[in-house]
Amino acid sequence: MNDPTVGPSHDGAGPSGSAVVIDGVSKQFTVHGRTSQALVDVALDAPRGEITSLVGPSGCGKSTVLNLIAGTIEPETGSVRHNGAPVVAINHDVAYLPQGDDLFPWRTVMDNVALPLELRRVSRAARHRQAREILALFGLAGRESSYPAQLSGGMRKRVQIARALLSGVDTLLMDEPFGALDAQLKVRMQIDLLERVHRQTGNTILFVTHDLAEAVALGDRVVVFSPGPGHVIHVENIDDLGDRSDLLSLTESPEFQRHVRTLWSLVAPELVHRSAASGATP
Ligand SMILES: Nc1ncnc2c1ncn2[C@@H]1O[C@H](COP(=O)(O)OP(=O)(O)OP(=O)(O)O)[C@@H](O)[C@H]1O
Repeated sequence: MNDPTVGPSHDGAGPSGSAVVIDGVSKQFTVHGRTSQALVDVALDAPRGEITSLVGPSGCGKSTVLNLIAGTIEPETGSVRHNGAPVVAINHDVAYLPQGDDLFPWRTVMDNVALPLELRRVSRAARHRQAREILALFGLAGRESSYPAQLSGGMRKRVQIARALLSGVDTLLMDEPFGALDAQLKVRMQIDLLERVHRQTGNTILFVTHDLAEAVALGDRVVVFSPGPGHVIHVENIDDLGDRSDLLSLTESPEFQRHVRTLWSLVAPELVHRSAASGATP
């Protein structure tokens, strides 16, 4: 599908506020002599201070896009720019939260969260003060001396996000941040992300999700990828939902449901056709 909104609208230098601009990017992987194409001619644009959700079928290359922005891999063709500069090596100006958790099991919660400050040689007293403040904000006061294995999945995810915020960068890349959480905790974490991470800091966030309702509830825009090799087939602008602080009511609004349905029709058209025939909603 051709969509007039697809493709970078800015040059990456930032005057119109793009934090990330990807243009004409193709990426392939060669494993044991076999080459497979992950991305073809991808163009996308993540406005500064906004949340961009990335959705698409499994294997379409969503994580690969985050890896390109993080600079852990390089494209064969095209360019990736962050804050106006080409990404040509590991990008230390983004915080990357991979799927699962990457906390150091031998470090306490305090020492995990304070790690970015430790790397910047901030004094022990100052980094512990900042870490304590941010842990309290995320409801983890009193858990500073715990080890990751002693925490629930939701707590570990909050520790990861707290650590990302202390890294002092303005762009967060999140790969299915709430995928493994139960439904109740997921909504709580989504509200945390909107309120504490996004509204209070103004960070740019790109996040990958399989949950189309989550993509709409959190995203200012949702970028839809084709099945692999992935390219961008649509950008859904989510600019008509009003106040998002009540996420549960939000999901009942006709506008919300219209966006989700549009995404379903792009990501899994066969399900939409089947459910239309049976009168069910996918
Ligand atoms: N490091 C790698 N080495 C080899 N192949 C890779 C590598 N990373 C990704 N791929 C391949 O690239 C394609 C896209 O993978 P990617 O993980 O980006 O997709 P995805 O959309 O994030 O998938 P999912 O939704 O299932 O997590 C897949 O075919 C995958 O096997």
